[in-house]
Amino acid sequence: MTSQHLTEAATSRFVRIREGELDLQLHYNDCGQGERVVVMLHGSGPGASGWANFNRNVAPLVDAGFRVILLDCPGWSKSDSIVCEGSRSDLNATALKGLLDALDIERVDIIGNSMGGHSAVAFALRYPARLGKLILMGGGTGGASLFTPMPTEGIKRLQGLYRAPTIDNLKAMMDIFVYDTSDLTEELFQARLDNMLARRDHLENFVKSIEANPRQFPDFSPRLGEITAETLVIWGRQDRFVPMDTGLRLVAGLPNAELHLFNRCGHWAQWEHADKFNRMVLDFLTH
Ligand SMILES: O=C(O)CCC(=O)/C=C/C=C(\O)C(=O)O
Repeated sequence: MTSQHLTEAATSRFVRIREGELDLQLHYNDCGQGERVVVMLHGSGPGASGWANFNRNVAPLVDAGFRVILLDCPGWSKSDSIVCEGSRSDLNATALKGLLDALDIERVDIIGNSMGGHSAVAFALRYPARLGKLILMGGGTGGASLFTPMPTEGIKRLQGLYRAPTIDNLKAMMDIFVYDTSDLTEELFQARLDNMLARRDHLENFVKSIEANPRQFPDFSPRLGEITAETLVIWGRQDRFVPMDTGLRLVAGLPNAELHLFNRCGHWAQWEHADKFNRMVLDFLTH
């Protein structure tokens, strides 16, 4: 498959996983046929999915010969819904392990966005032999910020949107999601709203989850030194969801990490600065 044939519908797949306490149907997109596999893990916003988060980033990797798998985490998009009362980072890591076993894939590189970054770090700690390189963007660990009161304004708007999924609340969240809002079209808002409203069970279960455990994403700082994978940390300087000093904490703790900070960039570096992001990712993965 070349990138010409990369549509959501053409790459959409389902799999049943039974892994640990999980017995779930998961949805994923399977793109390209390379031997080397890159998994992309999306963030936790309402209506997020692998395809919604990474649609600007798949084609360059497929054209470079990678197989790219976009996992919809449990509780998002077309995957089964779930109430998570413990660590969602670990739950997603377990789901990814189940997916890789079902697809008979031994080792992957992971690109994680926000919650996807937290989940990638959980995967690195639990299944180190299954991981090649790690790219963490706007996420990687929960925990407090030195400079920004928690929850951040972005997370407050995100949770408000889960509780009241209206177009006005969606726009209020997206308004501080990116640095430059001029690229946010009515079409994008509508697609995101449709995704959200298609699965009210996901919205309700997310609210039940944070009520049962407000700290869905644990602080992995004390364990970062255990991760030997080469890691590229990418952050937006104006990230109003997960503040950039979280990125500094990651590079302070991860022994093989480097950091790139995009200026004029919010929480979605892979989308706002897609061309440069894609070049950096390819360079990092191939050298
Ligand atoms: O609470 C956290 O630390 C993670 C927040 C998060 O994952 C937000 C992500 C939002 C998106 O990437 C999205 O909605 O697309």
